[in-house]
Amino acid sequence: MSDLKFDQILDEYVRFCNDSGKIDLNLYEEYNVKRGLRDSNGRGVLTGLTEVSDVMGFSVVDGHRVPIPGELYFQGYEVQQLVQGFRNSQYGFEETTYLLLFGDLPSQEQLDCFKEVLGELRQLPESFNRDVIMKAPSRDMMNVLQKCVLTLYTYDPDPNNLDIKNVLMQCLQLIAQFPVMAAYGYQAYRHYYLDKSLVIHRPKKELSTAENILRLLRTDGKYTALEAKVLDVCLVIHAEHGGGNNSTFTTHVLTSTGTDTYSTVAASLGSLKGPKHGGANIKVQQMFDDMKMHVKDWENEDEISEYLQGLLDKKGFDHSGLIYGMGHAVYSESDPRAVILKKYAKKLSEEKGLQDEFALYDRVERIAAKLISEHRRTFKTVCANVDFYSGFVYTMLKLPIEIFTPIFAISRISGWSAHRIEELVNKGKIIRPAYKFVGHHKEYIPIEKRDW
Ligand SMILES: CC(=O)SCCNC(=O)CCNC(=O)[C@H](O)C(C)(C)COP(=O)(O)OP(=O)(O)OC[C@H]1O[C@@H](n2cnc3c(N)ncnc32)[C@H](O)[C@@H]1OP(=O)(O)O
Ligand SMILES: O=C([O-])CC(=O)C(=O)O
Repeated sequence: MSDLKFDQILDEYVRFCNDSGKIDLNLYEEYNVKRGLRDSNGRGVLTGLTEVSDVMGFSVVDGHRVPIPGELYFQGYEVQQLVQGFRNSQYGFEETTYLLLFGDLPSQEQLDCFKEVLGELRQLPESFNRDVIMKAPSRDMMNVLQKCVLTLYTYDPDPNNLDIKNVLMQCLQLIAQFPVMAAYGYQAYRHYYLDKSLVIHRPKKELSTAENILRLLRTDGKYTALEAKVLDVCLVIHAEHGGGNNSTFTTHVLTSTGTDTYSTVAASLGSLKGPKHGGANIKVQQMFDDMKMHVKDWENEDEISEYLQGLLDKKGFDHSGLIYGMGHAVYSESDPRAVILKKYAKKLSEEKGLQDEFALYDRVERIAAKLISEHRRTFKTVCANVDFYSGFVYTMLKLPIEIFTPIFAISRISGWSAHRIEELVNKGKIIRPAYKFVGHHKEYIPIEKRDW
């Protein structure tokens, strides 16, 4: 079959898909379908209970939901207090991971022991880098992580065993090894696709997760204490976000079938990669690059508004109609993580002489919130989410864009692990929502009688 013929056939198949898969939007209302598992106010349908974290965007006053500045609690501890409490430590992420997995903050002795455990598990299996990561390098580091996670299944002598001890061990190993797999994947990409020298440093047991990321990514392996501290804060705030966010819910969905840890984590990675979820941090960076090409005067709010309105009208950038880094399913007034990141972005931009760029982000945040509310007539205010400032912070830490979403994953694997274990401990029921059939039942027609 010629390429042209093949292409025409595919076009015909696409027409069939589009025509047969089109569902009348009115039917969702008619059958009271909770589209996107949300009620008519956009609130998530209650599908589970968790003690791991609490995500609050509203409070209830006299029976009415009232928007509040967003709050986030990990095992009961408010996230801004955690970040503040970790201010003199470079191991905030390790403390957070311990907290999420085991329910409370570690004592100094428990933390020292936990750091040692992660240090022991950090090294990849013998020849894994050569045989798996270097062998088929990818342009996408989330794809690298998925591939590595699925391959680790074959290295595990007991991959399907769901005993908590076994699953915990698998989770700890993944938590310890994600930074190494992502960094080596990036180094392979840099070498094979960008024609740069291949740089492979070994992780160091005594270093924190943040320090190891910086060491493994940088050619000279060097970083400052401030850089490691800022990255550690980023890891802390991305670590967990309730059971309902798409990638953690994916963890619950897969775990509820009784499948293995590697299948579960690979699926969650696939979810997090999406541009409406963790992948938004890359999109924000690309959107700002595009904006800088189109907006000549960064102080001209009319020019910025015009560019952003173009995005909402699907005329600019990726034509999705979205302003990335804005909006959230739960938060309306503010995302506490974006508030924290904004402070770091401001501080770093002052140190690096990038105040103009920070001011542009600040303006876009304000104008975009207003435009989205007007454009979509949403019932709630729209705010910057965690992905809005993170890429700007990473860029100031000289981290490459390819590694932005993997950093989210390196952190969120802790939350996924806590939810997987919680689901297993509680022997949850298989997750199985319903879909209403709105097609037509048909009589079988023999092929010689089909006249279409
Ligand atoms: C780690 C994270 O996952 S944080 C989120 C990262 N994602 C992004 O930044 C992508 C841009 N943002 C979005 O796509 C959305 O805000 C989401 C996916 C985060 C949340 O979506 P929802 O829960 O549907 O938000 P909400 O109910 O407040 O939205 C109401 C309306 O406003 C629209 N809207 C919300 N945010 C945006 C945005 N950033 N740009 C354009 N329109 C938006 C929604 O599409 C929806 O329109 P519709 O009724 O025509 O479908
Ligand atoms: O809660 C959500 O829907 C998305 C989010 O912010 C996260 O997972 O961090």
